[in-house]
Amino acid sequence: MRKLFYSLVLIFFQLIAFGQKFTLEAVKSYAFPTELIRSTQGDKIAWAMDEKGIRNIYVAEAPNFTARKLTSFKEDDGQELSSISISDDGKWVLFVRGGDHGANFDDEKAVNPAGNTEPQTVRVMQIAFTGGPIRVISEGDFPVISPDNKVVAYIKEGQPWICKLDTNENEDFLEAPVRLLKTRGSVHSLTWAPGGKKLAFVANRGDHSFIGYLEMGKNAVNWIDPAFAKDFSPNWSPDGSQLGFIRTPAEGGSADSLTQRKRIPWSIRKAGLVAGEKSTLVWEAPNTYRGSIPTTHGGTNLHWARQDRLVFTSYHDGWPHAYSVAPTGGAALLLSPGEFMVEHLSVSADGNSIYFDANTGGEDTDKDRRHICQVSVDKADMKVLTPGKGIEWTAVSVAGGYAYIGAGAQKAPQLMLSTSSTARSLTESLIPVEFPTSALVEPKQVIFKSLDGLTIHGQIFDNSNGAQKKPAIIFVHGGPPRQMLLGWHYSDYYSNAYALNQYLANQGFVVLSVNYRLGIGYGYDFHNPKSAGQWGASEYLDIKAAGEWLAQQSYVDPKKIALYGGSYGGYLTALALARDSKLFVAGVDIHGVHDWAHQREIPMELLSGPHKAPDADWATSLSYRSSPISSIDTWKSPVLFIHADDDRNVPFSQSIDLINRLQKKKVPMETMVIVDDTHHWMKFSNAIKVFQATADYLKAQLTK
Ligand SMILES: CSCC[C@H](NC=O)C(=O)N[C@@H](C)C(=O)O
Repeated sequence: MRKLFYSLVLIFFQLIAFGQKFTLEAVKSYAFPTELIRSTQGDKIAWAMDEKGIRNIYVAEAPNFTARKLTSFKEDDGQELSSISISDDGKWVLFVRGGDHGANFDDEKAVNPAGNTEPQTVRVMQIAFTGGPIRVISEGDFPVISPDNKVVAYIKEGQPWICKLDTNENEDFLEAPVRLLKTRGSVHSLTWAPGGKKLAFVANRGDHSFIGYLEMGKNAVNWIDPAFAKDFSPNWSPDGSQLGFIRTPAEGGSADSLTQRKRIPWSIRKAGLVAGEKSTLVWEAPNTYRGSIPTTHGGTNLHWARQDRLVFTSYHDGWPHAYSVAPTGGAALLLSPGEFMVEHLSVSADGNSIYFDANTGGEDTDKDRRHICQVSVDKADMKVLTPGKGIEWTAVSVAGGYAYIGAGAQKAPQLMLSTSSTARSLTESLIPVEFPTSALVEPKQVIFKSLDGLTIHGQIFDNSNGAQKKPAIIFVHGGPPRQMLLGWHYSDYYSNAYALNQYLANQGFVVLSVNYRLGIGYGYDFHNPKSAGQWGASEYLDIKAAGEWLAQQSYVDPKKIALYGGSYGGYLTALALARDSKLFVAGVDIHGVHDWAHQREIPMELLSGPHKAPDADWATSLSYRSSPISSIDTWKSPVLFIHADDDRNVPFSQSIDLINRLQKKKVPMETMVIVDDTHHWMKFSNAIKVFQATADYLKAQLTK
């Protein structure tokens, strides 16, 4: 009977799978976990889940860690969830709802893609870990709960505020929030000292920044060794007696070359709390290009993990690696030796080890994956915890093991828990039945040479046996410091792209996702190439090489190669159509950069006048020639432009300007405007609209 039952169940699900239509909605229907955090003790975890645009917080707790939906938001209204934290006593969960925290500017401003007559603001919210009503504490962002569980500090209008979390026994009402401080500049990086009586912060004053701390109940700021510098990343020592921080030079002095690479020296320092005390050097990065402050995820990732060890990330050996150093100084211990990058890093609850994800492991293809690793803070005993053909990221230590987000080529991103070396999914039940897991192709790693000989990695999506010639589409990621992987991606923006690439492959196209230079995962020199971006667009060589490589493949019709990309990928799509319309027969440019002069990358004062950079004229010329607008005379191929007009990464005007220029040239084009959404398609239905239009346009152009 049992066998009969299971075979009937199997037939049922096979019928579903067979009957499933592989639509864009279906392949985009996965529930996407982000913002995974643990309680201080590691007995509780919380995360955000985006289910077709409906974002909620989920929690789980030891010993079973059964996932439980904590909030009950019901609309696809574009309001992201961020800054999730759990009070040390496990009673409260704090979070922020709203904004677009991946933006380059106005990231704390409300977003309103739903077109509400009254936009929702960016607000700090509170809910009991056990569930219940949500208390909206205030408009604000970046909340941090005090270790004594009494108050939450947060930022509002660039200043620190504080609010009680709970009523005391002899009070009836919660007190209103109060501003802790009014100081010049804008405050960020609020950090409670152990014990909850002191709060450190960074006061950003433009060309310099200071670290200060407030003692609760006192009304004067204590500044930590103020210098002509940019000080940031305050980290309390576990005993609360000292502050560790990062120092880089303040901005100013004679203008450097605009087009040449720059060294940005940095050091780790520490200071006691005696008024006027000078800080002392803990560790200084080598004054080399690779020794410049790291720009990969989390930057220096400074943590005072244990009283006797600080951990941090540095790029100085050519790869972003984890290091540790004694607070008394001395040599830094390399914790993750090897030719790979350490990306997302967290400290274990006991402070004795760190977890991180890295593109390393036993497989040849690991360079294009991420796996969870663990290493002691004082010994280079690194272990790869999740080897294999999956993709895993953002691990946190929990009671009896660790939690992380795991995915594969087909397996949609899920919250995973590994205890006693067995891993299980906490969110598999949230994957809708229409999600076409078994119909997804396994992208294949391809490696080819660029036009100047540089080695380039890519992923080929192809659901055929290669017997016939098919039209091909190149996907160009944005960033540009990004790396596409051999499976679902840790960024929602690139999991969107992965879903679209799977859909295009299912529609019968060969899709090549190309990891061009300027990207991460392949070392410092690949990430910081010469003459790239607005200073020569050398990365375009890799896009053209990808097109020419595809054209030589037996399974590709060389007359039917198109491309698409978003943001920086939109920029390179436009550059390809402008410069090589013979190779690229069509394209979709999603919120791309088209005129570097209007991307607000270089202060105007460096281009002329007394502060003019030594190579300003050369830079201006190079920047123009690296912009698609300079090559529109040779732009012949049809293009679809898509842009949202509340874009806070690439101004909407970048598309207006190029569209107007191309219309004068009568270049065949279609356009799509998304009102009041941002660079990150905060509203799910807008993402579906954009990706369906992209797929339909490419299909129309490649099958006519
Ligand atoms: C330097 S041009 C801006 C491109 C943009 N980068 C940051 O805003 C971009 O590509 N954004 C997304 C797609 C990304 O960061 O990956």
